[in-house]
Amino acid sequence: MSQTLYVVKIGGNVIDNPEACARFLKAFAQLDAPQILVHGGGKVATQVAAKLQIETQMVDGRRITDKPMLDVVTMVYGGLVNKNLVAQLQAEGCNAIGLTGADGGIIRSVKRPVKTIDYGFVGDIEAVNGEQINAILSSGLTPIIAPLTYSAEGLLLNTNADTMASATAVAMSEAFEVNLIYCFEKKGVLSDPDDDDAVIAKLIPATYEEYKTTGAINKGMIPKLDNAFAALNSGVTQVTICHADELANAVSGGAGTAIVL
Ligand SMILES: Nc1ncnc2c1ncn2[C@@H]1O[C@H](COP(=O)(O)OP(=O)(O)O)[C@@H](O)[C@H]1O
Ligand SMILES: CC(=O)N[C@@H](CCC(=O)OP(=O)(O)O)C(=O)O
Repeated sequence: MSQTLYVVKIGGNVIDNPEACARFLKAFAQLDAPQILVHGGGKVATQVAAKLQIETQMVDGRRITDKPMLDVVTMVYGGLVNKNLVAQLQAEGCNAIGLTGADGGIIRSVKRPVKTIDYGFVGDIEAVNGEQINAILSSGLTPIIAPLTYSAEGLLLNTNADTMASATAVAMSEAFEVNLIYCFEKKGVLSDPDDDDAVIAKLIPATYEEYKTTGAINKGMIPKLDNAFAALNSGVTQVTICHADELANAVSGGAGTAIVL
């Protein structure tokens, strides 16, 4: 059996909360196997854009990214958020290296074609260079990946962080038993969005469809779960959605929602 690799995604609401983020990073640094962190930061990007009087527009969980907004997300994800996470992880004894998808050519995408909606500079992932990521891991570094990718034409493109985590997990599953963990500010996928304790222990596709129909699962949770099921369908061993404070328990299936086929 191949070695375990943790691919962990941390969402923007936790990144925006310094105490919660620090607790999460401590637990991440202490994982007992090689690990990759994919981070979001949508909330911080929205706040910085507002300060610059740039309005945020989201469609189906994706940010409409015109040139001014691309400049904001490049600064926020590739700079402010990524480098602060790296610095904090260094203090926790984790030799983190901050990367966008463009660095080392690790994640290439194509600019989303304009259909009914023009998303602007948003990338749909085409290829993840698992060998390059493996080489980084083998040198003892822990990749901290920002939600930016590059195109064959040399564009930098804004890319959903949940999708980055799923695609990275799939690529790495050729060489590792990948355990993909989505960490956010709730205890898991909830059967009642108004009850923070109504955590679904195990979610299968049929139940997911039912909860979507009733509306109990909505908004940002839909693309997250689509990414989670896509990962399981393409070779990832284990997928969990959990509270950022529960990472240590979630790696062994002891917390959050287990996504199963
Ligand atoms: N059934 C549900 N259980 C938990 N969260 C849900 C559910 N339905 C919708 N959500 C929403 O999904 C959000 C998580 O998705 P998203 O906003 O993309 O977060 P992030 O990328 O920061 O992890 C939660 O903040 C919550 O508001
Ligand atoms: C294209 C697109 O929508 N990109 C996302 C990338 C950040 C992200 O996914 O952040 P969270 O995980 O914190 O939501 C955005 O700009 O909001």
